[in-house]
Amino acid sequence: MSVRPGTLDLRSVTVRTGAKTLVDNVSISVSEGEMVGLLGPNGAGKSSLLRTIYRINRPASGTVLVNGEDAWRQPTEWVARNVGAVLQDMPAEFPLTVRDVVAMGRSAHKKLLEPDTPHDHTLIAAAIALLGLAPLQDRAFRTLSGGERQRVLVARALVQQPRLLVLDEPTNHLDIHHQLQLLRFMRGLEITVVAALHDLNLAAMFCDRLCVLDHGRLVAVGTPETVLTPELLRRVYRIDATIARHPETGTVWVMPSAAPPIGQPARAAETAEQASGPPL
Ligand SMILES: Nc1ncnc2c1ncn2[C@@H]1O[C@H](COP(=O)(O)OP(=O)(O)OP(=O)(O)O)[C@@H](O)[C@H]1O
Repeated sequence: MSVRPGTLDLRSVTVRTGAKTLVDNVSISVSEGEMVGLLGPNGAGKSSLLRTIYRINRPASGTVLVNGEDAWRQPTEWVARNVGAVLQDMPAEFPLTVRDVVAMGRSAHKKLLEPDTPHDHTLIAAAIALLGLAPLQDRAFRTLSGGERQRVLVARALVQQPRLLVLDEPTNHLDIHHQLQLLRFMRGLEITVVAALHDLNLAAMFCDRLCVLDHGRLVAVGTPETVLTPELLRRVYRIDATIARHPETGTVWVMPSAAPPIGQPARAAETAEQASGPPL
């Protein structure tokens, strides 16, 4: 189910809501077939940026170019055909079967109520098989576990045959087996992927490049080796960490220190405990 991968060019993108700036003058260029991890602490602006690429949050200024076209000047169907997404707030209460939800991904390529073609059926069956959903395909979507739902939404995005896939914490709800399986799978797809990730080690293992947001600003871009430094982790995530290498893959491996960084108690409760002694 491969298509020619797309490119993504974010040029000075700023996103605001009211007086609050969620994304501040961010520029990132993603090449065809690249897998880019979007990192940053809670509230850094990752989801807001992904929602701007997928035409949900209109940028206050700047441009989102997908395959060289200004996504915000294209019809919504154009975006649906070119950009696939698994975002945080996908509705979970579809009164539909797993297969129906996956098939919805084909709607971007069809007219309203147009029946599925043999080509559609082939793509749907392939995505169901790839995501290991065959035993679940007749189940009601709303009865699935969080991780199972996540895999269905990924399958739905894939049958869209997008050239660019944006994923907001795609490994959310997945156990470690399925996290690895999904990221390996994304890596093997011949499309461009931009994924917000919280697991730094999985990001380092699977992404070509990492972009780090902090308070809406892009503070680092580069290979995992150049980005995941003790200095950046301390500054952005407020942790002390040792950087090692994965013995098998050779990719960088972040080992956070259990102790809070100097001058930064991990939790207010710990400070209180230190002051008054342990509770009886
Ligand atoms: N509609 C909104 N109105 C007001 N503030 C918002 C709105 N949407 C997002 N924000 C705020 O913007 C900031 C960035 O949010 P965003 O969801 O983009 O961060 P994130 O990096 O994806 O965080 P997380 O890792 O916690 O998912 C946060 O402070 C959030 O509270």
